Amino acid sequence: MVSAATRKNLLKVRVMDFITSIAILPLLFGCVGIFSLFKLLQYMRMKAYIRNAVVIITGATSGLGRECARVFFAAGAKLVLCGRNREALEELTRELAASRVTEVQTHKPYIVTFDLADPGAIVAATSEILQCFGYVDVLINNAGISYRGAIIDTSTDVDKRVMETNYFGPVALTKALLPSMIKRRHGHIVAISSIQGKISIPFRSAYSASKHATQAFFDCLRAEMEQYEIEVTVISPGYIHTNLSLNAITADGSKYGGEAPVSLLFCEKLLVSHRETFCSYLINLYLFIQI
Ligand SMILES: NC(=O)C1=CN([C@@H]2O[C@H](COP(=O)(O)OP(=O)(O)OC[C@H]3O[C@@H](n4cnc5c(N)ncnc54)[C@H](OP(=O)(O)O)[C@@H]3O)[C@@H](O)[C@H]2O)C=CC1
Ligand SMILES: CCCCCCCCCCCCCCCC(=O)OCC(=O)COP(=O)(O)O
Repeated sequence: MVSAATRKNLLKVRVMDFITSIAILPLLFGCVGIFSLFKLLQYMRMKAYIRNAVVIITGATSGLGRECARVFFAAGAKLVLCGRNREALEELTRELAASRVTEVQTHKPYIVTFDLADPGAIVAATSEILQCFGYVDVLINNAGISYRGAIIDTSTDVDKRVMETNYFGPVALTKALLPSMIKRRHGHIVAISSIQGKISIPFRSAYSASKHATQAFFDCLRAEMEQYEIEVTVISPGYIHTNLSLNAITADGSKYGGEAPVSLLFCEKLLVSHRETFCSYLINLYLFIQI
C-alpha cells in the first residue's frame, strides 16, 4: 500500500521529469545559440580591429610571416612588410595586389628592408617604418632563425648570432616603436616565440635560449605596458613546415640546408634534458597532495 506522502513525492518526480524533458532541448539550443553569437561577435570585433590597422610584420618573405601578410592584407590592414630580401617582398606585394579581395578595401603594402642582427640598421628602419603611415597599431615580431648543433661544438659567435636575430633585434625594434605607441596610448605587440620558449630541446641550445629570453622579455613588457593600454602577446607554436629548418645555422655558423628526422638519440636526450623539470613536477604534485 503506497502512502499519500509517497504518492505526492512520486507525482513531484513525474512533474520534474516532464519539465526536464521539455526544457532540455530549448536549453541546449539556447546554449549553442549564445555560444555561436559570442563567436560571431568575437569574429566581427577581430575583423573591425584589423581593418585599416597599421600592421608591421618582420620576416614577411617566407613561412609564417608571408602567411600573416596574406591574411592581414585580405582583412584590410595597412601593411609594412619587413625582411632582408627586397625582391622577395616585392614579389609578395605583387601577389597580394593580384589576389581578389572583394569584401573589404585593401591597401598597398610598404616594404622596409633591414637586418635584425644589425643594431645600427634597426634605428634607421624604425624611422622608415613610422614614415609609412605615421603610426603603428600592431607590431608582429616574427622573423627568426633556427640553429642545430651540440653545445660543445658551437662557437659563442653562433650563439650571439642567433640571439641577435631572435632576441636583441626584436627587442630593439620593439623599444624603438614603443614611444609612438605610448604617445597614442594604443598598440599591440606580438612576439612569435615557440614551444621551445618554454621547453628546451637538446642540440637547439641557442634557439631555445633565444625563445626563453623572448618569452621572459615580452612577459615583463606586458606588465609594464598595461598602464598605457598597450597589449603584448607571446605566441608559442609547435612545428610548422616552413623554411626555418633549411635556413638553420649549425655549430660553425654554416647553413644547415636539410631536414633531419627526429632520431632516437634526440628523444633520449630530450628526456634527460627534462628530467629535472619532470622530477620537480612530481615533487610539487606530491607536496600538493600531502598539503
Ligand atoms: N616553423 C616552425 O616550426 C616554427 C617557427 N617558429 C617561429 O616563427 C617565426 C617564423 O619562422 P618561419 O616562418 O617558420 O621561418 P622562415 O625561415 O620561413 O622565415 C623566417 C623569416 O625571418 C626572416 N629573417 C631571418 N633572419 C633575419 C634577419 N637577420 N633579419 C631580418 N629578417 C630575418 C627571414 O627573412 P629573409 O628573407 O631575410 O631571410 C624570413 O622571412 C620564427 O621566429 C620562428 O622561430 C616558432 C615555432 C615553430
Ligand atoms: C618527461 C619529459 C617531458 C618532455 C616533454 C618534451 C616535449 C617536447 C616537445 C617538443 C616540441 C617542439 C616544438 C618546436 C617548435 C619550434 O620552434 O619549431 C621550430 C624549430 O624547432 C626549428 O626547426 P628545426 O627543425 O631546425 O629544429
